[in-house]
Amino acid sequence: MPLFCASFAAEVPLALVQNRRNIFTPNHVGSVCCLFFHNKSRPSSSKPLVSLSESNQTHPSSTMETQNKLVLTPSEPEEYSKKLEVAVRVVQMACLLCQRVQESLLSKSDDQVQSKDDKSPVTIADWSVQATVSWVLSEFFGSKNVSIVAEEDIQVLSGADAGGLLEAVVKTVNECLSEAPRFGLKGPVLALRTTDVLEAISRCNSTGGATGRFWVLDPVDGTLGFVRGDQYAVALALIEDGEPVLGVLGCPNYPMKKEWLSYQNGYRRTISKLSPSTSESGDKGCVIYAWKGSGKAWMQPLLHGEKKLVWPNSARPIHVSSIDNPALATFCEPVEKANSSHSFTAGLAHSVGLRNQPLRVYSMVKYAAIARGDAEIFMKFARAGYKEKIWDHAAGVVIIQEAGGVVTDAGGHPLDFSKGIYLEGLDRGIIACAGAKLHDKIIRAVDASWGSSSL
Ligand SMILES: Nc1ncnc2c1ncn2[C@@H]1O[C@H](COP(=O)(O)OS(=O)(=O)O)[C@@H](OP(=O)(O)O)[C@H]1O
Ligand SMILES: [Mg+2]
Ligand SMILES: [Mg+2]
Ligand SMILES: [Mg+2]
Repeated sequence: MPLFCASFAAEVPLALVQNRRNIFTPNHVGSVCCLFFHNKSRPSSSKPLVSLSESNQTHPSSTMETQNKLVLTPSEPEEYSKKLEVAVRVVQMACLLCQRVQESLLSKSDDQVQSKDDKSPVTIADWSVQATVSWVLSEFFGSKNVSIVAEEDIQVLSGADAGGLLEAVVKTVNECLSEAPRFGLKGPVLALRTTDVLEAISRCNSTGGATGRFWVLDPVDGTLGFVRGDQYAVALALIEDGEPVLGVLGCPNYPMKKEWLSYQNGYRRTISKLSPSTSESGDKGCVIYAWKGSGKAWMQPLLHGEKKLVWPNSARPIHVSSIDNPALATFCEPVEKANSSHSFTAGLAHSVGLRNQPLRVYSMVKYAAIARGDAEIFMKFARAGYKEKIWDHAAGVVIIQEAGGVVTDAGGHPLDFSKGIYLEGLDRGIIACAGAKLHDKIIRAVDASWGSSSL
């Protein structure tokens, strides 16, 4: 029985435009910027609410090869639109990078997976994505203006025996950045040196906080899924005064149409079944994004394979499921028992009347599944003493909320992104639901069963 079975809204195609340098640049920004300026007084439409006009002006210090000038409503600063635009483009690039590294990991027998101090896995992809995103954001916005909280550091890479690993990261980063023009971004004039790459990774050393703006990056969320050839996500969010205001989730193995996802059979089988024969470039993955306050979230296909720039220019609105009957609802949770108590959620499921098998998926693809309406509930109850990190949740929270869902801790309070790198004060666990009715039921069930749990 397929676990994913809802249908999607019709695709919203947008045309490509050609600029004066003969580089195809996307006007997909239309599909992005609509997120900021959704206005209840506007006529309702499934199309992104933005108009574009061509201009000869290019941001003088920008790395973005665009000559599309956005026509924005006066209420929002134009810099917000640029942030989301750059974020979506760089996440697209990062997803391609990850796909290549994952293929290589799966096809080679040599061990390319490293262990960090806490024994968690890390790969060339984690460091390479962090370096790439850091470099692009710094180039585009100016390194002085960019503050990034991210998962990885250079500790392992700086080890005496890490020369080969570091070389592989530098090569992977340069390969990825050389494709920047396909995504409407400028890459470096000269290939990055080892020191540049290390610098880009280490620059992501912000510790967050309650004031100002900072980016939050999980370069590969669900690294375990990644190394197993399964689901993972590239997650980038912008936090402003302690609240996530922008979220982008790149899901390279989560197809636009979930009917193509045969989860029980293992993802590798799905890839090999689909990849040679598919015609749509976005068949294998998707990128989902949202902007706080827009009341909308969007999904576009993942680009891959083509030599020349073929920007998808299609974004479709996504929305949470309308199912509020527990008997029809599906809940998702981490794959590993070590990351979330399966026995506690099984008890909750029973008491609330959930009948479907849990959907166990690696990474923030779980948040994507709720936002797309593929499942109704996400629950995570980590062991006592584990502190959730902001990069594991920030992008997913804003996307689910804008797609119409609810995300809180088990006490019903919003997740607090203002206290540094951890979700300090988190009450017991995380509960995300398609709607308030299901959410209330779960919260009440947690209260009723917490005392007798061993958590
Ligand atoms: N002990 C423990 N408890 C709870 N959570 C933990 C724990 N250890 C790690 N992590 C974080 O979980 C992130 C992966 O979450 P997933 O939902 O993908 O988990 S699972 O692999 O599906 O079980 C994972 O993110 P990545 O490191 O980016 O993969 C970690 O940040
Ligand atoms: Mg990790
Ligand atoms: Mg993570
Ligand atoms: Mg990670």
